[in-house]
Amino acid sequence: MSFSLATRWCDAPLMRRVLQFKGYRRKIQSCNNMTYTLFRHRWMKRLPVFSSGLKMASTQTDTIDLSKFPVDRIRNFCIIAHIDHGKSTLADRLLEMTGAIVKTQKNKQVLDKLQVERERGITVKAQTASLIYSHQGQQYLLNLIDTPGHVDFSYEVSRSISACQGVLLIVDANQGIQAQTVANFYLAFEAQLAIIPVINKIDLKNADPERVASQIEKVFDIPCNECIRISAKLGTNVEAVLQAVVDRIPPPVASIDDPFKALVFDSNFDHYRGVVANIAVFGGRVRKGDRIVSAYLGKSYEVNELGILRPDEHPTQKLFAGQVGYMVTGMKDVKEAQIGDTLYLKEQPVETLPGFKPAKAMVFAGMFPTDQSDYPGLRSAIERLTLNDSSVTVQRDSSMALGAGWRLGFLGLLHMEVFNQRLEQEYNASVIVTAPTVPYKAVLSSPRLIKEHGSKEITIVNPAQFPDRSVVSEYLEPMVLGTILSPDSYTGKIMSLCLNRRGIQKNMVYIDDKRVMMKYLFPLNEIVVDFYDLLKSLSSGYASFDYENAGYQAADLIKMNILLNGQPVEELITIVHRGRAYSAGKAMCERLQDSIPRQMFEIAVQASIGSKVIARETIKAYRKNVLAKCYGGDITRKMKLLKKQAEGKKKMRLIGNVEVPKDAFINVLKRKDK
Ligand SMILES: Nc1nc2c(ncn2[C@@H]2O[C@H](COP(=O)(O)OP(=O)(O)OP(=O)(O)O)[C@@H](O)[C@H]2O)c(=O)[nH]1
Repeated sequence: MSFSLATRWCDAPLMRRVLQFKGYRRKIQSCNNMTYTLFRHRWMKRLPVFSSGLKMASTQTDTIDLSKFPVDRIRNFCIIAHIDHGKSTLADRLLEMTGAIVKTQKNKQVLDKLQVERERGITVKAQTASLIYSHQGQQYLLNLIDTPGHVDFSYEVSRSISACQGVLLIVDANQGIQAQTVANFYLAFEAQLAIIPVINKIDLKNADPERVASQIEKVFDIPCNECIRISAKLGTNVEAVLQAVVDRIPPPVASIDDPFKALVFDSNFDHYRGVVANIAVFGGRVRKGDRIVSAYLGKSYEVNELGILRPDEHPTQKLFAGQVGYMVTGMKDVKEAQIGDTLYLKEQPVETLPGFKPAKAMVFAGMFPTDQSDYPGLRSAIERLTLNDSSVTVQRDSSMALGAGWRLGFLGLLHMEVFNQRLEQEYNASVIVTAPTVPYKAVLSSPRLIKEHGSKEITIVNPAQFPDRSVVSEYLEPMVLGTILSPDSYTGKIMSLCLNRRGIQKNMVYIDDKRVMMKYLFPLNEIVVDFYDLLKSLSSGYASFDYENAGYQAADLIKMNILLNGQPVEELITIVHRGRAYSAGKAMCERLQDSIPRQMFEIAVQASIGSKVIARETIKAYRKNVLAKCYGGDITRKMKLLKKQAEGKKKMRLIGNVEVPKDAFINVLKRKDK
C-alpha cells in the first residue's frame, strides 16, 4: 500500500496554498515531503488556523510558562457520561470560555477530530485539552479529557481516569440516568475520584432537572444540591462547572522535588515523528533534550519534542509534576510504544507505575486484505492503528478462501466497525471482515492435546479451530452482567427479549416512579451482535444497555458449518448452543439467501452439524430464456435447448465460484427477534 502525500500529512494541500499566498513559489517547486516537515513549525506560528481547522485564541498561543503552575494550581479531570448526553459540547464551551479556541458558531464537538467521529456523531477516542482558567485572581491549569460514551470504548474511559483526580459526570436533563451513566460512575467511584454531577440540556422543553437530581441522589448517593444544572449548547451556567472543577477536584498528588516519572496513558503514530505519547507527569520535571528510559523495554531515548495539547499540540520546553502533555522521543517502531509504560530520566531510575490491566477482547473476527498483494501495507496500517487503540488484540491467521490475514479482538461490534472504517479512511486499506465470534473455552480431555497446548483449558477465538466433543470434557462460554434502564412501560417487551436471548434476571429496581433498572446475566454471544439495536427499537429508543464481564459458564456447544453448493465455508463457521442449532441453522441459511445476490447458477445454502445437514435454502439462478428465439415448432428442439442450458449450469456449479458480498459475513448473524 502506498501512502500519498495527502494521507501522510493531511495539511499538505493547505500548506501549499499558504506558501503560494506568501510568495514562496520557488520553494514549492522543489518542495518534497521533508521540506513540508521542516517548514511546518514556522508555518504553524504564522497561521491563525490549526491543523485541525480550529481557530485558536491568539493571546494564548505563543509561550505558556508551565513553571507558573505549581501542583496545587493544576486540576486533571475527565468528562464522562452516557452516549450523547453532551460531553463534547460541554468541552467546546470550556475551550471557548478559557480562550483555548475562539468562540464561533462553527465550534461543534471540536475534540471529535477523527473522520469516523464526525460521520457517526460519536466520540471513539479520548482527547486531551489543557485550559488556562483564572479564578479568584489565580491562574489554574485545567487538563480536560473528553471520553467516549459507548460501552465498546469504555477502555478509553478507564485509561483516561488513571490520569485524573476528578470527573464531570454529565446526565441529560430529559433522559436522566442511563446504563452508561451507571457504568461510568462506578469506574470513577472505584478509582476514588472526585465526582461532580452535571445535569445538561436544561434548555430542552421536556427537561426535568429536579427529577434527574433525585435519581442521582437515589442511585449514586450524591446530594441533589451538588448537581450543577447547565445547558452546554447555550453556555448557560457553564462558568459554575469551571469553578467546581477548581473547588471540588483535588490537585494531583505529585511533587516537583521527586525524580521525573511519567505514565504513558495514550499514544498515536505520526508518519514523520514516529510515536507521539500522551503522558501524565507523576513527579519531577522533564525537558527537551533529556534522555529518558522506557521501563517496559529498558531502552533510552532523547526527548525530541514536548508540549501540551490545547487541543492541538503546543510545544513547550519543559513539563512539570502534575501536568498532562505529549512527548516525542523518536520511537519509530510501534512495538516499542506501550500504553501504561513508565518513563523516567536515565540517571534517576524510579519504581514503575501500576500501568493498566490489558483490555479484554469480547469479539473476534478475521481480517483479510481484499487483494493479497496488499498484505504488507495492511499489516503496517493495523500496527499503527492498534498503537492508537491499544484495546485491539492482533494474531496472525489464514484462510483457504481469503489467504493470509489476522484474527483481531475487539471490545464490541461497534468497536470492530469503527476500526474497520478507520483502516479504510485513514490508511486507505480495503479489508474483508469475517463473522464475529466470542472467545469460548474448552476443557480438554485428550492427554495428547493437553501436552500440545501446554494447558488443560484452551481459549478458542476462531470457530474453525473449535475442538471436537470427543477430545473435550467441557465447553465454557463467556457471560456478561447486563444493566438495562428503561421507562417501565416497556418492561414486558424487554423481559421477553432477554428471555429469548437466554438471559437470567438478577435484579430489578425502580430508580424513580417511572424508570426501571434491570440486571440480567447473559451469554455474551447472545447480545454481542444485535441485542442493543433490538432493545432500542422495541423501546422506541428509550432503553439503554451496558454490560460487564461475568466470567465463564459451562454450556452445551456445537460447531455449525455452512456450505455453499456443498463446499464448507470456513469463514462462516459458527458455534451455537445445541438446543438452538436447528433454528440458528435455518435462520442463517435464510439470511444468506437474502444477502447473496442471484448468480448465473443455482446455489444451495446448507447448514450442517458434522455430516448431517440441518437446514437448506436455495438461491435461484438467473434464468436465461433460451427458448426466446423458438417461435412454435417442435417440442423436442425446445427440450434439447433446455437440457443444454442445464448442463452449462452444472458446470458453473462445479466451478462453484459463488460471490459472497463482504457484509454478508456480519449480516448473517443478525437475528430478527419479535
Ligand atoms: N438542547 C441541547 N442539546 C445539547 C446540549 N448539549 C449537547 N446537546 C446536543 O446533544 C447531542 C450530543 O452531544 P455531544 O456533545 O456529541 O454528546 P457526547 O456525550 O459527546 O456524545 P458521545 O461522545 O457520542 O458519547 C448533540 O446534537 C448536541 O448538539 C444542550 O445543552 N442542550
